[in-house]
Amino acid sequence: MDTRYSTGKDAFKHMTTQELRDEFLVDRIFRPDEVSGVYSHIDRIVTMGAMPVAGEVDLEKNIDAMKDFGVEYFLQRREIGMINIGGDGYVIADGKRYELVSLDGLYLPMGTKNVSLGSNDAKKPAKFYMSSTPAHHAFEAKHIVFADAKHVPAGNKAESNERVINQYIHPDVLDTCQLSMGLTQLKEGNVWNTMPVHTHERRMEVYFYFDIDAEQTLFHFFGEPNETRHIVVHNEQAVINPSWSIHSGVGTSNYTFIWSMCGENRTYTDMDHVATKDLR
Ligand SMILES: O=C(O)C(=O)C[C@H](O)C(=O)CO
Ligand SMILES: [Zn+2]
Repeated sequence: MDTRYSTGKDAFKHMTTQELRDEFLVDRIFRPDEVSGVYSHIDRIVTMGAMPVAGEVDLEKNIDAMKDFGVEYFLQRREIGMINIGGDGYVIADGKRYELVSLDGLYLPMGTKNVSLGSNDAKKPAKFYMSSTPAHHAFEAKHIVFADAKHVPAGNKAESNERVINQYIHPDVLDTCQLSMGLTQLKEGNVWNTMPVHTHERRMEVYFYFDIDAEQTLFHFFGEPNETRHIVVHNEQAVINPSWSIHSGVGTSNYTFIWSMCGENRTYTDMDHVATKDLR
């Protein structure tokens, strides 16, 4: 398990580009027949990716539950959400099979013991992007098909940020202990997300960017609103954002991203908005 121990506001201001990347960038998320994992000490969110090709992969393939988490099995005291951004696939959780076509999501509660993930076609493998957070209660497992997410239009063409915020793991869709998760799609010709920016000291957030062409890139802005920094992001990379940090990106073309949040509450609108004129 790749562990990130978190950085305070003051140290953040002095970090080099490489130090920022080492601490906050999550890359190599999808590798054939592997399960990747980055354990952040910011609210103890675990960012994971699985791409089954030759056969099924076990969620715990690269996890030592006792050493990494002090428990008998990974989800003994955790919940997990996932969205499949690849070809059609499936998840078997404690014997129950869920078919996840592209952009379907799945929530599995605390107490789920055995989880394996598979692709329907090795030539078009599924890619399961996953976020896991500490939990204290076993809510219902739920397969969230794309159509059942809450679709919230946002932005406009004039500000180059016309997009749809698809809320999958959200209080209006299902109950969880603390995990929230969704997928935001930018319309063609639009490049900005989450501008005007916000922070939410009550929750941290991970942004995972995909659908970025190989020739294109994205600048993700983070840090305190009056002292921003950036990370250059390529396709299928994520950025861990501390709760005191803004999180916003601009691409050299349009793209899609998955946001995952955890912390004190699940109130999506609990945000501290920052006027664009106040950014530094
Ligand atoms: O496009 C957006 O704006 C977002 O997707 C915002 C995120 O959902 C977010 O930052 C929620 O706190
Ligand atoms: Zn946010």
